[in-house]
Amino acid sequence: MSQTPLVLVVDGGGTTDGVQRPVTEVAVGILVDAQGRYLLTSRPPGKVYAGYWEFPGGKLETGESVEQALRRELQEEIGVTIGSAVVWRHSLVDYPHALVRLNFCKVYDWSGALHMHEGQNHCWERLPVSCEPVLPGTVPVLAWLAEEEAGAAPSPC
Ligand SMILES: Nc1nc2c([nH]c(=O)n2[C@@H]2O[C@H](COP(=O)(O)OP(=O)(O)OP(=O)(O)O)[C@@H](O)[C@H]2O)c(=O)[nH]1
Repeated sequence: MSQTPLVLVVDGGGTTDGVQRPVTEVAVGILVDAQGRYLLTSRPPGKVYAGYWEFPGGKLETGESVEQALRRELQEEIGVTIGSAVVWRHSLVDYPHALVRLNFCKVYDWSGALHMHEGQNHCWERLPVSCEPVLPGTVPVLAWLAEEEAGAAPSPC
Protein backbone atom coordinates (compact mmCIF):
# COMPACT_ATOMS: atom_id res chain seq x y z
CA MET A 1 0.00 0.00 0.00
CA SER A 2 2.09 2.94 -1.23
CA GLN A 3 -0.62 5.55 -1.40
CA THR A 4 0.15 8.91 0.21
CA PRO A 5 -2.64 9.70 2.68
CA LEU A 6 -5.05 12.32 1.47
CA VAL A 7 -5.81 15.04 4.03
CA LEU A 8 -9.28 16.29 3.38
CA VAL A 9 -10.58 19.27 5.33
CA VAL A 10 -14.36 19.20 5.68
CA ASP A 11 -16.57 22.11 6.77
CA GLY A 12 -13.54 24.04 7.98
CA GLY A 13 -12.10 21.09 9.91
CA GLY A 14 -11.00 21.43 13.54
CA THR A 15 -10.79 24.84 15.12
CA THR A 16 -7.82 24.27 17.40
CA ASP A 17 -5.58 27.05 16.01
CA GLY A 18 -2.70 24.79 15.09
CA VAL A 19 -2.88 22.51 18.12
CA GLN A 20 -2.44 18.92 16.97
CA ARG A 21 -5.59 16.88 17.54
CA PRO A 22 -5.51 13.16 18.25
CA VAL A 23 -6.24 10.96 15.28
CA THR A 24 -9.30 8.71 15.63
CA GLU A 25 -8.76 5.44 13.78
CA VAL A 26 -11.78 4.16 11.87
CA ALA A 27 -12.25 0.80 10.16
CA VAL A 28 -14.44 0.93 7.06
CA GLY A 29 -15.71 -2.02 5.03
CA ILE A 30 -16.36 -1.89 1.32
CA LEU A 31 -18.51 -4.97 0.80
CA VAL A 32 -18.46 -6.13 -2.82
CA ASP A 33 -21.07 -8.64 -3.93
CA ALA A 34 -20.87 -11.26 -6.67
CA GLN A 35 -22.22 -8.74 -9.22
CA GLY A 36 -19.50 -6.24 -8.31
CA ARG A 37 -21.88 -3.94 -6.46
CA TYR A 38 -20.90 -2.00 -3.34
CA LEU A 39 -22.88 -1.82 -0.11
CA LEU A 40 -23.62 1.65 1.21
CA THR A 41 -25.51 2.46 4.40
CA SER A 42 -27.00 5.68 5.70
CA ARG A 43 -25.74 7.15 8.96
CA PRO A 44 -28.29 6.56 11.72
CA PRO A 45 -30.26 9.33 13.40
CA GLY A 46 -28.36 10.90 16.28
CA LYS A 47 -24.89 10.54 14.74
CA VAL A 48 -22.96 13.38 13.12
CA TYR A 49 -23.90 13.67 9.44
CA ALA A 50 -27.04 11.61 10.09
CA GLY A 51 -28.66 10.49 6.84
CA TYR A 52 -25.46 10.77 4.81
CA TRP A 53 -24.40 7.65 2.91
CA GLU A 54 -21.16 5.87 3.77
CA PHE A 55 -19.56 2.47 3.82
CA PRO A 56 -20.32 0.65 7.09
CA GLY A 57 -17.73 0.64 9.88
CA GLY A 58 -16.71 2.54 12.97
CA LYS A 59 -14.02 3.55 15.39
CA LEU A 60 -11.35 1.19 16.69
CA GLU A 61 -11.53 0.37 20.39
CA THR A 62 -8.39 0.18 22.50
CA GLY A 63 -6.14 -2.69 21.48
CA GLU A 64 -8.08 -3.60 18.35
CA SER A 65 -6.60 -4.02 14.89
CA VAL A 66 -8.47 -2.58 11.92
CA GLU A 67 -9.63 -6.07 10.96
CA GLN A 68 -10.90 -6.83 14.48
CA ALA A 69 -12.72 -3.50 14.71
CA LEU A 70 -14.28 -3.97 11.31
CA ARG A 71 -15.50 -7.46 12.19
CA ARG A 72 -17.05 -6.19 15.44
CA GLU A 73 -18.60 -3.09 13.87
CA LEU A 74 -20.15 -4.99 10.97
CA GLN A 75 -21.60 -7.59 13.33
CA GLU A 76 -23.05 -4.83 15.51
CA GLU A 77 -24.29 -2.58 12.72
CA ILE A 78 -25.34 -4.81 9.83
CA GLY A 79 -25.36 -8.32 11.25
CA VAL A 80 -22.71 -9.99 9.09
CA THR A 81 -19.45 -11.68 10.05
CA ILE A 82 -16.59 -10.93 7.69
CA GLY A 83 -13.71 -13.17 6.73
CA SER A 84 -10.27 -11.63 6.34
CA ALA A 85 -9.89 -7.93 5.66
CA VAL A 86 -6.80 -5.95 4.78
CA VAL A 87 -6.50 -2.19 4.39
CA TRP A 88 -6.82 -1.26 0.72
CA ARG A 89 -6.53 2.55 1.01
CA HIS A 90 -6.50 5.05 3.83
CA SER A 91 -7.07 8.75 4.21
CA LEU A 92 -7.03 11.48 6.83
CA VAL A 93 -10.12 13.61 7.14
CA ASP A 94 -10.24 16.74 9.27
CA TYR A 95 -13.86 17.24 10.35
CA PRO A 96 -15.03 19.81 12.89
CA HIS A 97 -15.99 16.91 15.20
CA ALA A 98 -12.78 14.85 14.82
CA LEU A 99 -9.61 14.18 12.88
CA VAL A 100 -10.12 10.67 11.54
CA ARG A 101 -7.96 8.17 9.71
CA LEU A 102 -10.23 6.09 7.53
CA ASN A 103 -8.88 2.59 6.89
CA PHE A 104 -10.83 1.23 3.94
CA CYS A 105 -10.92 -2.54 3.51
CA LYS A 106 -12.52 -4.34 0.60
CA VAL A 107 -14.56 -7.30 1.79
CA TYR A 108 -15.62 -10.12 -0.53
CA ASP A 109 -16.22 -12.80 2.06
CA TRP A 110 -18.86 -12.65 4.79
CA SER A 111 -21.55 -14.79 6.37
CA GLY A 112 -24.97 -13.98 7.72
CA ALA A 113 -27.88 -12.03 6.34
CA LEU A 114 -27.84 -8.26 6.24
CA HIS A 115 -29.80 -6.73 9.08
CA MET A 116 -29.65 -3.02 9.79
CA HIS A 117 -29.42 -2.92 13.59
CA GLU A 118 -29.22 0.86 13.94
CA GLY A 119 -32.14 1.95 11.79
CA GLN A 120 -29.94 2.65 8.77
CA ASN A 121 -31.03 2.35 5.17
CA HIS A 122 -28.86 0.36 2.81
CA CYS A 123 -28.37 -0.09 -0.91
CA TRP A 124 -26.21 -2.10 -3.25
CA GLU A 125 -24.81 0.27 -5.83
CA ARG A 126 -22.82 0.26 -9.02
CA LEU A 127 -20.76 3.31 -9.93
CA PRO A 128 -21.66 6.08 -10.15
CA VAL A 129 -23.82 5.63 -7.05
CA SER A 130 -27.29 7.12 -7.01
CA CYS A 131 -27.69 7.50 -3.24
CA GLU A 132 -27.05 10.96 -1.86
CA PRO A 133 -25.74 12.85 -0.02
CA VAL A 134 -22.53 10.87 0.36
CA LEU A 135 -20.42 11.58 3.46
CA PRO A 136 -17.56 13.94 2.48
CA GLY A 137 -14.86 11.53 3.67
CA THR A 138 -16.39 8.81 1.50
CA VAL A 139 -16.60 10.77 -1.76
CA PRO A 140 -12.91 10.26 -2.73
CA VAL A 141 -13.29 6.51 -2.27
CA LEU A 142 -15.93 6.39 -4.96
CA ALA A 143 -13.45 8.08 -7.32
CA TRP A 144 -10.73 5.55 -6.40
CA LEU A 145 -13.11 2.69 -7.07
CA ALA A 146 -14.13 4.21 -10.40
CA GLU A 147 -10.48 4.64 -11.41
CA GLU A 148 -9.80 1.05 -10.50
CA GLU A 149 -12.81 -0.18 -12.46
CA ALA A 150 -11.75 1.88 -15.49
CA GLY A 151 -8.26 0.40 -15.27
CA ALA A 152 -9.67 -3.10 -15.10
CA ALA A 153 -12.06 -2.65 -18.02
CA PRO A 154 -11.03 -4.25 -21.32
CA SER A 155 -9.94 -1.62 -23.85
CA PRO A 156 -12.43 -0.98 -26.69
CA CYS A 157 -11.63 -2.58 -30.06
N1 LIG B 1 -18.11 4.15 8.92
C1 LIG B 1 -17.69 5.13 8.15
N2 LIG B 1 -17.22 6.27 8.71
C2 LIG B 1 -16.81 7.24 7.88
C3 LIG B 1 -16.82 7.08 6.47
N3 LIG B 1 -16.36 8.22 5.89
C4 LIG B 1 -16.07 9.09 6.90
O1 LIG B 1 -15.66 10.23 6.78
N4 LIG B 1 -16.33 8.49 8.12
C5 LIG B 1 -16.13 9.14 9.41
O2 LIG B 1 -15.52 8.24 10.32
C6 LIG B 1 -16.04 8.42 11.62
C7 LIG B 1 -16.70 7.11 12.02
O3 LIG B 1 -17.31 7.27 13.22
P1 LIG B 1 -18.70 6.63 13.63
O4 LIG B 1 -19.43 7.65 14.42
O5 LIG B 1 -19.42 6.09 12.46
O6 LIG B 1 -18.14 5.46 14.49
P2 LIG B 1 -18.88 4.49 15.49
O7 LIG B 1 -19.84 3.64 14.71
O8 LIG B 1 -17.79 3.80 16.23
O9 LIG B 1 -19.75 5.48 16.35
P3 LIG B 1 -19.99 5.77 17.87
O10 LIG B 1 -19.13 4.83 18.66
O11 LIG B 1 -19.58 7.21 18.00
O12 LIG B 1 -21.45 5.57 18.01
C8 LIG B 1 -17.03 9.58 11.56
O13 LIG B 1 -16.35 10.78 11.87
C9 LIG B 1 -17.41 9.59 10.07
O14 LIG B 1 -17.79 10.90 9.69
C10 LIG B 1 -17.30 5.87 5.90
O15 LIG B 1 -17.37 5.65 4.68
N5 LIG B 1 -17.72 4.94 6.78
